[in-house]
Amino acid sequence: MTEDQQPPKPIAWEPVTEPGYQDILMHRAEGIAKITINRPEVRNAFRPETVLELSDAFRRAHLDPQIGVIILTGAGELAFCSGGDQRIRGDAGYRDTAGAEHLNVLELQRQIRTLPKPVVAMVAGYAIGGGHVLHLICDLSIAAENARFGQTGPKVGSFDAGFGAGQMARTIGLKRAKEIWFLCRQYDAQEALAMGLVNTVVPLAELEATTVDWCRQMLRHSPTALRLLKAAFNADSDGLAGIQELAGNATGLFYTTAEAQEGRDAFLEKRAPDFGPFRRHS
Ligand SMILES: CC(C)(COP(=O)(O)OP(=O)(O)OC[C@H]1O[C@@H](n2cnc3c(N)ncnc32)[C@H](O)[C@@H]1OP(=O)(O)O)[C@@H](O)C(=O)NCCC(=O)NCCSC(=O)CCC(=O)c1ccccc1C(=O)O
Repeated sequence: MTEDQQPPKPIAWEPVTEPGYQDILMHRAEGIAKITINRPEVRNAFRPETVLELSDAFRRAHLDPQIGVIILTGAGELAFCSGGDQRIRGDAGYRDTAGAEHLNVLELQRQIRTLPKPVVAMVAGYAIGGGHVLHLICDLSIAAENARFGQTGPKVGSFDAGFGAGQMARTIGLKRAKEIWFLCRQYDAQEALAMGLVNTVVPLAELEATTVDWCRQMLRHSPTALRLLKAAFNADSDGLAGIQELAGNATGLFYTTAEAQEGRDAFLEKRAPDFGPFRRHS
């Protein structure tokens, strides 16, 4: 239910047909972009091309001034994402169609983490392995009652010791994060909720309506406040890169002031800048 207890209004998704993706779908409506991994035959496992397409779709949603919130999900009800496609795993990474081997989901993780708009994982079915890390890296996770979560790395000869370990420990605590990685068990949606791995659990039939409702609520809030908060949540753990992210936001805001514009205008008008009106003592 929405805040005023009315049933939520259905959303009319419009497909984004350019540039014509193979492995993903992109839709938009009401300021929300929905990006769907569309490989249900392998429980939405990703290959390098999937990751490149996801990255392109996120970049488009980032740059689109009409979009304020992004949903990441998987096609069908059985899986959000089952991680790297083990069928095309080579000896040094995941093979693209040209034969080069990649671990390119790491770049996508950084992109989602630093993208200055909220990203919501909408999880039905399995979120496993690298697919589990993808939901973890999203800002919020909304799970259907059939969702199942877990890492398999140590079972299948892989691990994500970057955000996959560190972000998980920050989210649910060190002991739980180590349990998930060391034991490779699966956890149902209620267990995930109890450990703070997801924000809420809803019946599968209500998953999209609830996710859209949460997105609509965020869209009513100040985009700049959300942007700065997201950067702030990263800043302490990201070191100088985190400070760069926060500072970049400060520079962007400064550019909107008359003080910064006086510097630009003076240069273009080939005169000395007059910053006198902008001095202050506190
Ligand atoms: C997800 C399951 C638990 C689902 O189980 P179930 O519902 O019973 O379905 P299945 O019958 O098992 O699967 C149906 C069908 O899908 C195929 N499939 C499932 N997952 C994958 C996969 N990941 N790759 C390829 N194919 C997959 C399965 O074989 C079936 O096909 P059929 O032809 O019908 O037989 C279960 O399927 C499962 O456990 N899947 C494997 C999960 C897994 O281990 N994933 C890999 C983890 S490692 C990883 O993701 C690392 C990649 C990574 O992100 C990374 C890490 C660190 C640095 C860099 C990187 C990077 O960039 O890649």
